[in-house]
Amino acid sequence: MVLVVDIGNTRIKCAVYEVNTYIDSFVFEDSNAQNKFKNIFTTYPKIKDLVVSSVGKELDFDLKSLSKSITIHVVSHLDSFPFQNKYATPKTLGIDRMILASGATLLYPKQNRLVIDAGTCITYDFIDENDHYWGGAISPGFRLRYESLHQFTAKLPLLTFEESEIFFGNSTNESIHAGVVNGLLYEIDGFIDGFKKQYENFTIILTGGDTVFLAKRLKNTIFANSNFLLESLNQYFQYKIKND
Ligand SMILES: Nc1ncnc2c1ncn2[C@@H]1O[C@H](COP(=O)(O)OP(=O)(O)OP(=O)(O)O)[C@@H](O)[C@H]1O
Ligand SMILES: CC(C)(CO)[C@@H](O)C(=O)NCCC(=O)O
Ligand SMILES: [K+]
Repeated sequence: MVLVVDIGNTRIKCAVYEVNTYIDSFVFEDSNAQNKFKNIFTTYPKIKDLVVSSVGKELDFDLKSLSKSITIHVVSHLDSFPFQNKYATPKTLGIDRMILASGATLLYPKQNRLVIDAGTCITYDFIDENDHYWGGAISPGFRLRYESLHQFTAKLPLLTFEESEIFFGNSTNESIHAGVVNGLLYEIDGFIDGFKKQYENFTIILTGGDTVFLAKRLKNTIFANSNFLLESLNQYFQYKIKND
């Protein structure tokens, strides 16, 4: 049994797998991570391996201290991956993006693929049909957009995400929602349209905390899977076992 762990910039997400079978998942904040991990190991004493992808802060405790019987695998740039990395600065590429690209390569083999991860940041990752990874784009996610409008102006209130259908804002609040929500929808559809012009057929995978809402509102057809990063970590781990 394996516990895969995604330490993001906002939250920690984990899932338990028995080979290819999904068993359970958990989402929590950094601040109570230690207790959460302890509870997971108590509930699932059969967990033997922990696979960690981290772009977040360092945890303030040692994962090894939680259990002696667990092997910890922290994914790093030095590991081997199922794609060929064509990023000009491979050492600065986010481990989460490398895991997403691995998942896309292993689960949707030999096709042009675009992975969109809508979390704290929105990341776009393109892997071509020869399994070459090229990069893509990084932009602010919903929460960052709302927070920056508030933080860097004197007059704009801090709003939080709403499933707004407003096209044209007729008040301050409506204008902010219209700008943030439509802005992000146009951005994503715009990127997808741009890729479609260059590549005849390709697969689009959408994941991250805002998947469900975005999947409803995008005009393009996509595979929506909120847990794609966790599934990719599990796939990556199996790939690593086979290839080590
Ligand atoms: N309970 C929740 N807490 C925080 N964000 C949530 C929650 N439910 C949905 N979201 C949405 O998910 C987004 C965060 O996504 P996600 O959890 O994938 O990001 P993350 O933890 O920062 O990870 P990453 O750094 O990998 O993007 C937020 O923009 C928010 O709109
Ligand atoms: C872009 C984020 C923050 C998304 O989680 C992460 O992948 C990251 O810190 N990346 C480093 C920069 C890069 O990927 O080029
Ligand atoms: K993300």
